[in-house]
Amino acid sequence: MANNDVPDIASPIRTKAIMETYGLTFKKSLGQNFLTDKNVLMNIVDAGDITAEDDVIEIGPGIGSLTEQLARRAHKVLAIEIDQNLIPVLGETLSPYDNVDIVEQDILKANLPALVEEHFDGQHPLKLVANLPYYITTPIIMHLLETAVKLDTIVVMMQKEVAERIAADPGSRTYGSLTVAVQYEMDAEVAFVVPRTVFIPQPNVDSAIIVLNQKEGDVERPISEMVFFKLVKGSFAHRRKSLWNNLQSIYGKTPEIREALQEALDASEISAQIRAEKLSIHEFIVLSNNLIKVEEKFN
Ligand SMILES: C[S@@+](CC[C@H](N)C(=O)[O-])C[C@H]1O[C@@H](n2cnc3c(N)ncnc32)[C@H](O)[C@@H]1O
Repeated sequence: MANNDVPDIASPIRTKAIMETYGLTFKKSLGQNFLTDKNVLMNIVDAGDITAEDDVIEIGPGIGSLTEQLARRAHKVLAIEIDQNLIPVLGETLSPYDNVDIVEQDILKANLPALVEEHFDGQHPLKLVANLPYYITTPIIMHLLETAVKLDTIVVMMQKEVAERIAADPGSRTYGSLTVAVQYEMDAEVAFVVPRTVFIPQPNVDSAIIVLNQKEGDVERPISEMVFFKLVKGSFAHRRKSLWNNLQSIYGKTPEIREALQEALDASEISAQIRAEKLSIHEFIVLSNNLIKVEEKFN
């Protein structure tokens, strides 16, 4: 069982002491900014609504501050850390908890379905919680969206500006291809902002917690994901240009192609002069479906 009677890892003094004891320095190259505020850690666990029913994957446990709060609430925690020097530290700091497994792996190379099979019994809802290393936030999010593992909820801390982009609404300044890629799969919401002062060492940006939940009900899907993602990427390639200009950059400018593009826009009831940031995910899906003819004829 999780042990609630041991002192917390998270405090600036304890964090520094643990690193000194093991002769370690914070590796900037691995995004090692450790959280030292217990309230923030507990708010992250609350944001994921973690209960004793849940299994949790944590990416980048560091010295175990967040892992510990997760272990106190969850059924089981699997913590995946890339830095081999932190593995013995975690072995000690998390020794009071018998519901934590620690593995040394790079999350971007990890075979997540195999790890889930090995470490969990498949009888509990699976959630992912992490204070992400800033340098690979977007690749990790894309990796999680593409994995075959079904994550009911993802709660991740990242640079505030990236969180705002992910949760943006159509028409806002920050709405872009990352927004569409994430919200195509999951509902996204910024839960709260975290000031840089609660980390050691302090990063030079503020952070925010984003909560991603599986969409409920029938999720609308394009006929071809390849055409959909090509359209989304190409439509935001030149943000200041109209959709019409971006479509021509994707498909070409011959009179035949322009005519076919105009037909696809008309069939989708979308104006050629609109900018991509105004298009909802539904509109991207409809347009991508109507662009299949263009793909087939001109590619
Ligand atoms: C921002 S720190 C968070 C540490 C701790 N969870 C906390 O909240 O204080 C990011 C952690 O991710 C680890 N990390 C960096 N790249 C990783 C990768 N590719 N796979 C797994 N862990 C990684 C770092 O070594 C570090 O421990």
